[in-house]
Amino acid sequence: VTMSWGYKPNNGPQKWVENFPIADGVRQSPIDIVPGQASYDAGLKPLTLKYDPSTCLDILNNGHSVQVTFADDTDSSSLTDGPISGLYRLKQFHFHWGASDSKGSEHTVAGTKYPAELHLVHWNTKYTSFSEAASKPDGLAVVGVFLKIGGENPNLQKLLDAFDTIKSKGKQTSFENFDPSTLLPGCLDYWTYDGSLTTPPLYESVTWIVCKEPISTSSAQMAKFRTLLFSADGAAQDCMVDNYRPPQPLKGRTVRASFK
Ligand SMILES: COc1ccc(/C(C)=C/C(=O)O)cc1
Ligand SMILES: [Zn+2]
Repeated sequence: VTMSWGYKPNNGPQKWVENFPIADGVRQSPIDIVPGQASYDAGLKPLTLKYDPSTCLDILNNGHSVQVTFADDTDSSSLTDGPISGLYRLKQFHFHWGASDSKGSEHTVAGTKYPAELHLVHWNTKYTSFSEAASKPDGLAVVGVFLKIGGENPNLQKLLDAFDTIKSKGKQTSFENFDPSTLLPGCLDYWTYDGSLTTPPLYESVTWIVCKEPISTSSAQMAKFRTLLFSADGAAQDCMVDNYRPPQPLKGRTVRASFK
């Protein structure tokens, strides 16, 4: 039976190019962000993130990450301004994390790995749907937020409390009235660059917006992420850890900073 992509030596990031040749493309993500090499752009606007908790639908273990999905049939949860033009609707958010607190983020900052990274995925409403937008060069805008070990995060805990019911691949449960803005840092300074999805199909369709300021999580909360499984019910238990793609070549791209 053919194995689908994953994060193990036999199906992981080093192998994705075999089925997804764009893995070696010119605008792949994530990247190592080197603050000293980013260009401050005074023309970059502050981010406008307006999220309506009533659009929150459910929480899912999709076999690669834990994902919270939103109703995107109206503009009520949206991203505008920042480096983008027009309005992008929130579709879902998910995380990437490590087997230990020493790794887990996809983007790195001057080589520094964070224990986890949150991705808030938005699609450009110049297109008719997320699926249509997902493959267009200006189709998606993903806000990345680093997690660092500090005090316990009570907003994150609301998600973690649902994990026991979605332990294995394919499990999903209703998850309502969650406000994703409670997972944003106080300061919304950001770096931005043109990139891609970080999982197959690796489409080069993402305007990346990576927040400089991390949010906090505790070591115990990180341990809770590691209780999730890549594997389905009944299969050998395979802990969901190290579900991150390492940094990819910059290939001449410029990283802009919204701050001095
Ligand atoms: C059309 O299929 C898709 C599959 C995955 C994704 C995302 C949003 C991947 C990622 O988060 O890296 C988009 C479309
Ligand atoms: Zn992601």
